[in-house]
Amino acid sequence: MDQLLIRGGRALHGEVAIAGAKNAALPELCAALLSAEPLTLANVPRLQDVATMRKLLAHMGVQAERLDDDRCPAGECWRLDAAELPRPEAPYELVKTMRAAILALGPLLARCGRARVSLPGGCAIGSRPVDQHIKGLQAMGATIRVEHGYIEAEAPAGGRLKGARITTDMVTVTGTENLMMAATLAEGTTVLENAALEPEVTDLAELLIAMGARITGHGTHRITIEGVAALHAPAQPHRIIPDRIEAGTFLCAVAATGGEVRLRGARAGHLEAVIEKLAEAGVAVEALGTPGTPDEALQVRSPGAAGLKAVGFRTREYPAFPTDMQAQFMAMDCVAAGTAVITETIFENRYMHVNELLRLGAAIEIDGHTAVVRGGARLSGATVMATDLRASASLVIAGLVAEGTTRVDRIYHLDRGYDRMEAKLRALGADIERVKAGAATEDLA
Ligand SMILES: CC(=O)N[C@H]1[C@@H](OP(=O)(O)OP(=O)(O)OC[C@H]2O[C@@H](n3ccc(=O)[nH]c3=O)[C@H](O)[C@@H]2O)O[C@H](CO)[C@@H](O)[C@@H]1O
Ligand SMILES: C=C(OP(=O)(O)O)C(=O)O
Repeated sequence: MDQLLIRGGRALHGEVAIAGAKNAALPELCAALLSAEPLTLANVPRLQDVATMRKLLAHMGVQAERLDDDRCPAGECWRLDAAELPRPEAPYELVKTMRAAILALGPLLARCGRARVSLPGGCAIGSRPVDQHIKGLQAMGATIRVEHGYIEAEAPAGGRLKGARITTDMVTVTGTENLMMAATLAEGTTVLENAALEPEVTDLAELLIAMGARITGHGTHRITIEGVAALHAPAQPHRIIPDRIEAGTFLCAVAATGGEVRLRGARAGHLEAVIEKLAEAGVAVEALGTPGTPDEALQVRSPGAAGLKAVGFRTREYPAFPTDMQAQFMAMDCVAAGTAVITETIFENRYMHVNELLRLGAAIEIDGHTAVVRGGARLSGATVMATDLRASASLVIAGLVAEGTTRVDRIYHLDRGYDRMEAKLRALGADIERVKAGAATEDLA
């Protein structure tokens, strides 16, 4: 099992390319299931979750081919052909490593009239039920049974879902995506109320429109989808939007270590709440290039821990502060001056990194959904364990500022959502390497 070995104390300088967004790539790979014609995606990030999703699609019968495309230096270009779908099912073995496999449910049901998808179960950050996905598909006429850990779904007689008005009990990102994809091939009009506003939902809607779907209102809380009989190959490869959470993670890393870095491809428009909080902390972030184009970039400059102020926030749905940035900001707050109050409102158990940060010398108290971070900690390297994707990223940030050597164990969590983070950080001047568990290091405490 791989680990990261970090010798802290170096400022970061230079340029880093931001990859395509994991949370856009995963639903967009599933969108290939909706059409018998091929779909080409560009700027596909090289991530473990993306590999798992390709494996899942291959299991269903999708042929995937990697194309050479020098337009995506930070990613890959993939052509997905779902002409035949002999096995419209997602087995537990794949779903247990990647919850986003639930995104196959809506497209499979809409295209094949039936689907069998393993229930994802809980995960480290919370129970994460999918009841809203199921409720929405039932409103569209599907018969759904949960048996032996699987969601067994069938479209109404005739094989086509029916348009419906669906109001989800809460704003759900993959719920909105699943129902929007299912509705593209339904008979009649679907209205999704309380829809998610996340840029990844909007990017998916734009891809579906390019495939011939009739969607309006994406980017608002009411999305209207007029079902069509079939979707087609888009005229152009669809370029996946840059990963705002990878960009945000690098912003926090530079904020904590100090230095100056250009984040190529990062979109300021997707990171407003994060950039505002960084400004409050004393970090300068400047938007460069033309908004919405690949030449967009962010330039971040930070005085380092000694010049930072700890900042509090509440995690909320987009466009407010993202839960996927909570752990990384907490790591930065640990070394900044003052006290920060953080409230996590999206997931009930997303403080798994706190005990590991405490092992590095942080001062944090948890009371229910609230964490009080007393800044100004002098972190010192230790062996810590990654428990989930963003918890891993926060431990890397803490390791970059800690005195001595930090060993981050179980980084398969990190590899789910970051493309060779250690290589990118090393290119910026960090002292970080990937080692096999058990590898000897003389400077480990
Ligand atoms: C692959 C992907 O895009 N993952 C993102 C997506 O996860 P995901 O789409 O799973 O998260 P949701 O937006 O659905 O979850 C929001 C809240 O609603 C609850 N809920 C959701 C659906 C449901 O049927 N029932 C229910 O109770 C969840 O438990 C959670 O408390 O959005 C999260 C919130 O921004 C991010 O942290 C994840 O990175
Ligand atoms: C929670 C996350 O992802 P997932 O929904 O895929 O678990 C994340 O990206 O931080």
